[in-house]
Amino acid sequence: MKYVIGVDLGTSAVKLLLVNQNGDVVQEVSKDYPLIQKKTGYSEQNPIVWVDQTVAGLSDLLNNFDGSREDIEGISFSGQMHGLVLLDENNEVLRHAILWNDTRTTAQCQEIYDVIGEDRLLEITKNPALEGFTLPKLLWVKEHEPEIFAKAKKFVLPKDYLRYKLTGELHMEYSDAAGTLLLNVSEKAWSKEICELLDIDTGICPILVDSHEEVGKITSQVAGATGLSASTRVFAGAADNACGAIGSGILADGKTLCSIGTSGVVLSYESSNDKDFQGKVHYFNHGAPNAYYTMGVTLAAGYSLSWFKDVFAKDESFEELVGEVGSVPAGSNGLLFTPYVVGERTPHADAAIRGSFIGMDSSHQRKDFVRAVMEGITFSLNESIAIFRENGKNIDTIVSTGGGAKNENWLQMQADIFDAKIVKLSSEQGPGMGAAMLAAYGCGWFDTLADCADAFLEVTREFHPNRENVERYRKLFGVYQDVYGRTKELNEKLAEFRK
Ligand SMILES: Nc1ncnc2c1ncn2[C@@H]1O[C@H](COP(=O)(O)OP(=O)(O)O)[C@@H](O)[C@H]1O
Ligand SMILES: O=C(CO)[C@@H](O)[C@H](O)COP(=O)(O)O
Repeated sequence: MKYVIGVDLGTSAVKLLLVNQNGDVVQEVSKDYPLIQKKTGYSEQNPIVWVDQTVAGLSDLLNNFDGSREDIEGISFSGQMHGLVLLDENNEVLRHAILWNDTRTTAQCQEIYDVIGEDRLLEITKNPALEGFTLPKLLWVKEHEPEIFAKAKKFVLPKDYLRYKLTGELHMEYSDAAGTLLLNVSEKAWSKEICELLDIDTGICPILVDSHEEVGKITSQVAGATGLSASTRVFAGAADNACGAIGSGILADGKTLCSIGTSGVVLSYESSNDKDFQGKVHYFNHGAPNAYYTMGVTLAAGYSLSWFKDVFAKDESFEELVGEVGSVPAGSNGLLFTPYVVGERTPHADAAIRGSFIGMDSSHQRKDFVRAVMEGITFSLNESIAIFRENGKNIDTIVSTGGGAKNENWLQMQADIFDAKIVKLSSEQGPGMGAAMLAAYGCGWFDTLADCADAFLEVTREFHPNRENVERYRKLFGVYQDVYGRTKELNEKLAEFRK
């Protein structure tokens, strides 16, 4: 039997899947790492820790593998998007990576609009200037850490750095490059115009490759440290959301994905590169050849629940925390939560907004709060679905993945709030599976990624909307949508009191 490995370099952990030629996940290993948050709005990680934890995870995986290591034919990667990793002339890391959920760059987003112009930026990159994207981070370092910027010879994204340390070869691929705000998305080329206007040397941009392209082999040093064979073929991989789409079979028009990980995402396949969503949702290159996807993002989806758990139930597991929500009626007995604990992206690109519990009542118990958090996250994702529907997309079936898909009450809640059928696959680890599928396709096991999806992916359950709850949630969604406008100014006044 032959195998491939999918590595998902997430925000909370790196997750490794060993997958056989039938698509069975025969081993899963996870190694976590912390966020470094020195100030409100800051979010960083040490790239060296990503590499160390991946090597440790691969070593565990190989230790428990009883086949021949040569049978592991390929490895590929899914990575948290947008994070800025700056490298010097020897490809050594110059500072901690500034992550996708770091929102310190509001001024740099304005600078991009002032210099490039909002319409021109949208024409080239298909996306607006958002704090989470890579270009504003690059400009922040240029302005605030000029001595570091002067030494920077290349920038890459998180999984590109990891892949470089495993192979010695430095590349970036299109699906992740699309989230930098430096790529001409439809031409699939770095934008000289944006670089020149913002005084960025185009030499800092790495060579671009396709997601399924073979970029090298495992170095002998990494082979020694992990037990992998040095003949293991390494494929470029894709952005975590592009990989999540591949790993959930979102490979044709009309297919939609909802992923609740640290962030939350609603994503829809696009075969064309010329639709106009006016920058209301992201528009990126897919990891599947010559395809695209549109996507709305909730910055703190699973993160809102993990924040609540850390503050109020530190010693409990997620299973214990969410265990009682099934006994709370839809609408959490009148308690409503907005998940803006680190600001928001879709539909409100607003780094200053913060979350609220509205309607607290002395009869509320902890389980009402937990359900309200889950509902608030899901309402936020429903805002992206509403934008897709307003733009003519038909959304009646949604594949749900990520840590949030582990809980069946949450899956039913998604069916009721989205008013769509929710499909659960045998593995909720879409991005890791997508990475493994890119390696399987790259190794030539299948003619297309869609053939691979047919062979590898299995639907285990479906959740259908409950009409009574759909109506309750339709009313509550209107109230939810009102909260942003009514709390915006209050939050701006509170900003000076934050850490
Ligand atoms: N059993 C569970 N029930 C509900 N939600 C869960 C459960 N386990 C994890 N989660 C949610 O999933 C999130 C982690 O999702 P994951 O896809 O692993 O994240 P990432 O890829 O961003 O690291 C947690 O923050 C939590 O909110
Ligand atoms: O910023 C985005 C997408 O634009 C995030 O989706 C990141 O890509 C991180 O994802 P997770 O760690 O939540 O999977």
